[in-house]
Amino acid sequence: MTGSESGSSQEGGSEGGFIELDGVEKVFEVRKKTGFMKRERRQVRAVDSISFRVERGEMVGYIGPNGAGKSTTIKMLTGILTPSAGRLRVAGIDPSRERTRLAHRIGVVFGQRTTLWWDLPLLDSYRLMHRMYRIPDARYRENLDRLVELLDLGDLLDVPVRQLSLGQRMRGDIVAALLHDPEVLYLDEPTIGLDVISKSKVREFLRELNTERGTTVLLTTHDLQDIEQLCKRVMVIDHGRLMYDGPLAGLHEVGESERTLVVDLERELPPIDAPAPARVVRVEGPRQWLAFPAGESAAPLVARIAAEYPLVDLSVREPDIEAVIATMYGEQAERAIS
Ligand SMILES: Nc1ncnc2c1ncn2[C@@H]1O[C@H](COP(=O)(O)OP(=O)(O)OP(=O)(O)O)[C@@H](O)[C@H]1O
Repeated sequence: MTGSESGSSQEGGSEGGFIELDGVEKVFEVRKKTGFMKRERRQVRAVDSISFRVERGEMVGYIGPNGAGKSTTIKMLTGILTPSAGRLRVAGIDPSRERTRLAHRIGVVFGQRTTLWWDLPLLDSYRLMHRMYRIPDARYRENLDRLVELLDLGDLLDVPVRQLSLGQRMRGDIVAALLHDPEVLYLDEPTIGLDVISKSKVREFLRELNTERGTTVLLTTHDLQDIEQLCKRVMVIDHGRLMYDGPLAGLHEVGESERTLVVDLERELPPIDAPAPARVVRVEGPRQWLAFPAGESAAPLVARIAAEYPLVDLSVREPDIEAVIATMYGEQAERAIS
């Protein structure tokens, strides 16, 4: 880590939000080849005047489609990137000015990349972090024992990181991010590519971390179930702008999103006669897909189908976050035009 230890902020972060952004922007200058010798300069506004506050101990989802500006925000919150404009504070610290000081108070997990040493056994990576963060010996040992037990990594400590499965590696990364007892944890796609069991282990652990230790968590994900199971509050970003900040249920209403009931019948049948607004959107042999509003319970629809059709199995699929946001964005664009 680089950065200056000097110029400490006098703010403690106890007043106002624990994480505070006021009109934060990040503009990248990109040079695009437009001809044999020609290059055009272009500006990409990755984060566009974002303001929000996160209180100490909150667990907040930060979601949006690809290229929305999520990673750029997290990089600014860790101090890796400096905002082009606006004011940003984490625990009263300006991240880009005091990155090293902040590093002792935050943990970061990037789902798509590991912070562990690829060729070293897990335990050696942890030993290096022990020294890097100058964690007192007793605290290191206590945290390591607790985290390894909670995340079920006891048998894997001597295994080189490259030999771990994705789920094991992710749990290994979470331990690494928490060894120094950070007050805030940023998670960028922590469940990406994980199987159902690993996902639920990671979610259960995060819930405990937040409720029992009061760690503030900011979570970016494409998996709405991560948010549903973990976060009371969700923020949606698209094209660098904050488009929604509130409870997940409200997001469904704003986005008028739909859930899907997947029905397996005993045999191929004509499309199910479902009560509006539910409707069949796809039929493949004995399997039928019915869309219904995400804000409504599936129970009456399930009961009716079970009573009237020869049913083998059914399951409910949550709305695709990209679709929810696409609807929201479409509505915004329409409002802007009209
Ligand atoms: N270093 C950079 N230089 C130029 N443009 C960048 C840079 N980093 C990000 N961008 C651009 O900024 C925008 C936001 O990118 P960002 O990675 O923050 O999105 P994201 O929401 O994290 O997306 P994803 O879900 O795909 O990771 C994109 O248009 C991206 O191409």
